[in-house]
Amino acid sequence: MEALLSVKGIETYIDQFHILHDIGFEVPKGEVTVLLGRNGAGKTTTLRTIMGLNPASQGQVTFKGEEITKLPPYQIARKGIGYVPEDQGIFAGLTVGENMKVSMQKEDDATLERMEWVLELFPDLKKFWKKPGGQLSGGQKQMLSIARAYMNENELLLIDEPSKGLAPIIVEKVMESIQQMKEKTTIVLVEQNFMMASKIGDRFYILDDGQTVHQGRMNELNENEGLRKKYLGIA
Ligand SMILES: Nc1ncnc2c1ncn2[C@@H]1O[C@H](COP(=O)(O)OP(=O)(O)OP(=O)(O)O)[C@@H](O)[C@H]1O
Repeated sequence: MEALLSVKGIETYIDQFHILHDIGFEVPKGEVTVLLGRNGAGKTTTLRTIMGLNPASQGQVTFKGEEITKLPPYQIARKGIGYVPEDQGIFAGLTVGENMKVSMQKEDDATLERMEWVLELFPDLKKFWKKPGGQLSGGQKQMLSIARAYMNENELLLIDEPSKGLAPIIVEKVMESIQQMKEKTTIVLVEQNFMMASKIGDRFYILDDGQTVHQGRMNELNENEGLRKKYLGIA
């Protein structure tokens, strides 16, 4: 089966620093692929390279069989890839509703339907519709950031560490919502919280020092304490 997204032989530099070395992985349609690895392993840079924000100097990123490696970020987004960055990218001065609307690529029935669905999923966003984004809690910001990416007709979502800085109970909620989204969209998830990653991930890739060093089905990693200790520092 052809992967929805395929990343091959990626080399990425940020200024003079060579950050990614021969990164490669495949994202099958309908699954959650988790990128794991210690701080600084290159997970965020990998997502930014896919989005064209830190373009690769070598290698290929292919989405639905089409090479997108050299496209600018806005064109990559229009191909159907949504990005939820680690810093959430919310407009602090705009209300929740305005944040949602400003990210809509279309205002057709399908988009409005997806917005309804996502507001059911995150009732807080409905409740605080008129509140400025800057006044939301960390968890609410995370939900807004995910909701925005979902509203467009994206076939793939790249979600960077949605659990970062959130209280465990909110992490549960965010993860539950991602689990529901999984039924509608393919997801690449960067996640340090291994418990959560292992619950919702189907497949994993471990990054270490800018390289992909291991891959497999999530249950294989659940059963492999040695691998978890070596690359993730957890038992
Ligand atoms: N703007 C930058 N300039 C120079 N080096 C950078 C820059 N951004 C990231 N790096 C370096 O690239 C490497 C990979 O960083 P990246 O943020 O992709 O890792 P990560 O696996 O997502 O880590 P974390 O979990 O800490 O976010 C790190 O060594 C980091 O210091």
